[in-house]
Amino acid sequence: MSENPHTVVRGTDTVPARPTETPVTAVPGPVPPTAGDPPGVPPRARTGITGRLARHPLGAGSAVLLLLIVLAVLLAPLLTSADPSASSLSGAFAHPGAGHPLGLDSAGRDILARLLYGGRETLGGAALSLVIALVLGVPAGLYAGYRGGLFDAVAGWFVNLVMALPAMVVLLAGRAILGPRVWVLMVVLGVLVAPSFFRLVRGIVADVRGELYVDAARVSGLSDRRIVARHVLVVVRAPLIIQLALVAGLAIGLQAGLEFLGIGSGSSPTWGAMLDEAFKNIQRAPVLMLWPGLALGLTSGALVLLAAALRDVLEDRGTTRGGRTTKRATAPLPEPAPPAAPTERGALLSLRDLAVSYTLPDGTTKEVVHGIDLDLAPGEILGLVGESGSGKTQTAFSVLGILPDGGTVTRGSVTVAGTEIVGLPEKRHRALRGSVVAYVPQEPMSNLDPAFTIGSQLVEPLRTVLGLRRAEARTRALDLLRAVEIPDPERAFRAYPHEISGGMAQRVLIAGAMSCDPRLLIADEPTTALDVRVQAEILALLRRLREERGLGILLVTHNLGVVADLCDRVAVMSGGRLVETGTAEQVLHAPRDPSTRALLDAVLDDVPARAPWQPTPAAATKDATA
Ligand SMILES: Nc1ncnc2c1ncn2[C@@H]1O[C@H](COP(=O)(O)OP(=O)(O)OP(=O)(O)O)[C@@H](O)[C@H]1O
Repeated sequence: MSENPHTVVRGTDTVPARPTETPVTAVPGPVPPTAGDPPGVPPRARTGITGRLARHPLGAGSAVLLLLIVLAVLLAPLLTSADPSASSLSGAFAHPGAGHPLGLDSAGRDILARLLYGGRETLGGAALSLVIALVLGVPAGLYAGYRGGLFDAVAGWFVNLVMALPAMVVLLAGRAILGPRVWVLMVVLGVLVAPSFFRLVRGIVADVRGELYVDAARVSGLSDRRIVARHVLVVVRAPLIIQLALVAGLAIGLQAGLEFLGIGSGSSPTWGAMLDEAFKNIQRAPVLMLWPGLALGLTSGALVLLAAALRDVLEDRGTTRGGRTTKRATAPLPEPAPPAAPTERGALLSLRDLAVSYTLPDGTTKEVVHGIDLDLAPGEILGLVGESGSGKTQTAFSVLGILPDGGTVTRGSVTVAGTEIVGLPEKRHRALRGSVVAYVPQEPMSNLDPAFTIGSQLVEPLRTVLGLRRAEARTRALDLLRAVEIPDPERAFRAYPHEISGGMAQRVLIAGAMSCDPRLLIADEPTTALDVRVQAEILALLRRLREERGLGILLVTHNLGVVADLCDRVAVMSGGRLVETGTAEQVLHAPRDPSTRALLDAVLDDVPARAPWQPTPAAATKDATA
């Protein structure tokens, strides 16, 4: 809740006709309508991952090659009738010929049959390692990254320990203890590489957990499981796939290495064992190195290329193409919820002696909000103002129940529509968020998940919180977009966040906040990131929502111009305390507290505008000669 305390918006009661807010980016060129598009909806390019991979030359080539290798290995009995273990010493080192397309090895065994059957153990073993590593590493990484805490600390310690172990020594020890079976060694390898998956997933999830759009999803009432499935896994997906391909290559290489060193089982034909045998006869028949070498090289190379292609494909999430902008339609929002039963304190929101404290790393406690009393009636807009660090955000987050780690409400009471929030179990608090109290954050763009279209981000809470079916949720989301005056809602519904303007993103967030008919809206600097004209529109929109729906709004802001324009009452905070409350007129015209006067003094709107900068003659000459 910072930035631009001097921007003042006044006189927005009569908002001019909607200005030219940047429309959804239109990509020129006709795009044929896709099957399934409802009538009137602009056509859109819709291709899945497979389609995009098919158009990626390296991706398609490597995928086809891998597929052929896997198919050949699986269909070995159909491709060759030779027994991979049957030897005929008289035919040792025989050249390719009828019945033996690749010839015979040093023991007179069919090379093609050994390659095909050997691939089963090599690829199967690598797949087993991957499954073990995924099963152990990914869920643990997700949990540790998302939740942190003791599990994260213990898992981190354990992972460091496993990673410090020399893999080859552990594999040799595993072989000695568990026996020389390839599958057992691959299980051990899976355990050894699981920490790399853990670290990868944990790191990404810990980053994403702090993203504003994850907070926004939490505030909109989604459960942790839903947030992880929807917003977190999608971020992990691409790096995980790349890691998978790399680890598959590593597993194949390590297994071949063990066999090559003669440490494998030796009983079954694997590519590594073939390489070992060929190496022993390199002087006599160097060509024997070629086939297992080719199989290993092609498989590992294809895996790496496929990983790179998949990364490209997953990162390019497609584009939304649209046609003309249709006429703006403003629809009324759904019927407002019935008015709240009057609470004991007669308010929609009521804070009594609210104190918030943080536990610092050195173990001490720091109180940042020192016991404040505040009431907000239904249909009222209350401005919570104060200098930076005065405790506005902590107060708002206490109401939403989303104080950051280490922060707790240490004293007092917070009731929202009659429900005591302090000490409320998280599950019940989550049920209130979105449906009773909603939140509009300050940075609209950061609060939208870049991986999903606007429509899907609106539909999700409607389905999970209100239990609507997909089609109903879609209709409702479009109504909401219309209600917040988005031109061409259908197109915005299909757009990704990067394809809309900041003003439109803020409208989308307001639509999202209104989606479950809340009674209280907490708006955190909702206009800070917007230009003055769009600010005025957003304020007019909030005013309209209040008038139509009796919505109570707690507006957290630095901007006294916004307060003058929109708020009925103002509460001023300073140093974690409430220093002054009153009607907007009282507080702005006759401030009693010195910190309120300081805030008002900081407003520059009465200062004459500075003349545009002009280069001095000396500077102009210098520039010209430079
Ligand atoms: N995670 C934290 N750990 C410790 N102290 C914190 C933490 N977050 C905030 N604080 C402290 O709480 C106090 C109030 O912060 P808050 O974010 O509520 O201020 P604010 O009025 O919203 O400021 P701004 O308008 O700049 O966002 C500040 O002194 C800040 O240093």
